[in-house]
Amino acid sequence: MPTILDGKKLSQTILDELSAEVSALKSQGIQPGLAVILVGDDPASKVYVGSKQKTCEKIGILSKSSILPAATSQAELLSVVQQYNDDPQIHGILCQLPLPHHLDESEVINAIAPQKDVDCFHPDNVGRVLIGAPRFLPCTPHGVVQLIKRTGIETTGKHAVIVGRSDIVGKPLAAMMLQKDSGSNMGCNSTVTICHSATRNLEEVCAQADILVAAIGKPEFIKAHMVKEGAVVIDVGINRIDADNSKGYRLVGDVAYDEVAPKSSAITPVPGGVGPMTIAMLMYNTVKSAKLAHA
Ligand SMILES: Nc1nc(=O)c2c([nH]1)NC[C@@H]1CN(c3ccc(C(=O)N[C@@H](CCC(=O)O)C(=O)O)cc3)C=[N+]21
Repeated sequence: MPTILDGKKLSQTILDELSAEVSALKSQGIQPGLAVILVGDDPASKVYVGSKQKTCEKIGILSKSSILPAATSQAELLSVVQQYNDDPQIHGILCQLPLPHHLDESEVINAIAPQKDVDCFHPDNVGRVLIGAPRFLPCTPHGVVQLIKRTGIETTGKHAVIVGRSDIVGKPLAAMMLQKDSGSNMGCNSTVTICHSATRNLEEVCAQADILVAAIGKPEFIKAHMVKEGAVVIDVGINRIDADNSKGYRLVGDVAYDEVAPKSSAITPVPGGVGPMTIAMLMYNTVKSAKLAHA
């Protein structure tokens, strides 16, 4: 049976490390602070924002939040961003995506001070990741690489196939896995292929992966025949499927877990895999930002 890459457990280890670091910073009079902005009332977004605030509280990070109505104008949203840019107690600003359709996401991302862009979505920070000179690492890709590396999985020379070309997961993860491994930069020194909706022979390409990452947002898209025997399988997908339970839904990943797990050497569960790692790496960036601000 495969190694289960337990993101819930590893994220807790990382949060414990950060908690100690926050205590040490506080004794120097520095408290890291995170501002979360949520526009509208998407139920899943509310859950994520709530769990980010709870995690801040647990490890001693100051958290501020702005919960804005769905009808908020672009100018109002930009002024909230500006207020946090100017707030010396705040080291990280996260504007929960997606935004309601009348709002311009890229203008909002561009308005966040790059020094406070703990999502690593600002073009300055994205470019830095691409050239191997990161300020921050993007939270979900960083979580994926932490899970792989801290489990002792070798990445050098391995063929990583990433399914999905999003700006927040597929593209930056490809840059990180491609990067030369310098010991602490989260580079993986892998050979990287990115697949997407126009890829020919996608199933055959996936089946060549030593490390297969699914980040497409399609429930159980990756089936057993698309996975090489012994591959490492990372499932970034978190899809809500209607279900006959008290919540009215259940979570499934982009991987058909039950049929893929027996073929894999290691696999992430959903929930309890990449999701909790994303939040831990957001906290990591917030602490890092506070340290940079006071360096
Ligand atoms: N500016 C911005 N930054 C983000 O980082 C961001 C965002 N917008 N928009 C939405 C996505 C999604 N995301 C998740 C984080 C944690 C879990 C997580 O912890 N999931 C739990 C389950 C949670 C549940 O029960 O729904 C798990 O996988 O075990 C999921 C999803 C961050 N995102």
